[in-house]
Amino acid sequence: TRSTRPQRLLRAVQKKAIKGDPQSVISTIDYFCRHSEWAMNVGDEKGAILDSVVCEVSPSTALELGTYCGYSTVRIARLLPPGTKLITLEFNPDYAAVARQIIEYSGLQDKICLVEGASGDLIPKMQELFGIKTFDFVFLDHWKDRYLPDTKLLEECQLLRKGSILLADNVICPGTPDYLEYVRNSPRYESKYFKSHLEYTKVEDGLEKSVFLG
Ligand SMILES: CCCNc1ncnc2c1ncn2[C@@H]1O[C@H](/C=C/CNC(=O)c2cc(-c3ccc(F)cc3)cc(O)c2O)[C@H](C)[C@H]1O
Ligand SMILES: [Mg+2]
Repeated sequence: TRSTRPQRLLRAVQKKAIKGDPQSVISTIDYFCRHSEWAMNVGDEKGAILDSVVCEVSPSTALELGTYCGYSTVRIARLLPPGTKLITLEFNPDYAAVARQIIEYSGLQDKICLVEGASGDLIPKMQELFGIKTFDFVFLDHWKDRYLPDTKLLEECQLLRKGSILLADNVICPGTPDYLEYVRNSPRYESKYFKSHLEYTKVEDGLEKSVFLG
């Protein structure tokens, strides 16, 4: 049967990127998505905003919801200080398999823990599985109608502390209206919109950065 787009993206990385060089993996994926096949990675323009927030927060504990091919996983992990872990959740085994190979190719496997499963099942197990008390940073990039329920679940599981940062992709396109309304109107969050564009296009999109106030 015909290969999938993630498999073709992985093949491009294995063919063109420098093994052990995260930046070359990132650039190869961006080139592939611009010139061969569009894919729903956060991309280079929004990726630069992601980078700046990760550097500013310099998290000791970080969570990503929705690994997909691992593009943002590599982007985040390459900026983490030694000894810190990025936990990334992916419930589709085929995407998880591609992401594992892209993460391995980048050489960042020691900073990343990819867990196969649904966020709704795994978030309540973060303490028992990883000894995580709270997350300093959460990147939301999975199904858009799951951003709000998973944010409420993170609150209920006491996985957010005063100052925890949530960064959400696609708040305009495809859009996450219920999530935006919540973080922008809840007294428990201080929210800020970073205007940008849908990856590899001129369509407006952006990232919403929300600080949990406790
Ligand atoms: C119940 C499960 C929830 N828990 C879950 N737990 C674990 N993993 C989960 C969960 N829910 C989903 N996932 C995984 O995360 C990934 C899903 C990612 C979804 N991303 C988009 O839909 C999107 C679309 C566009 C877009 C824009 C314009 C267009 F024209 C077309 C597309 C752009 C973008 O930047 C986008 O991120 C992956 C495919 C999927 O298996
Ligand atoms: Mg996205």
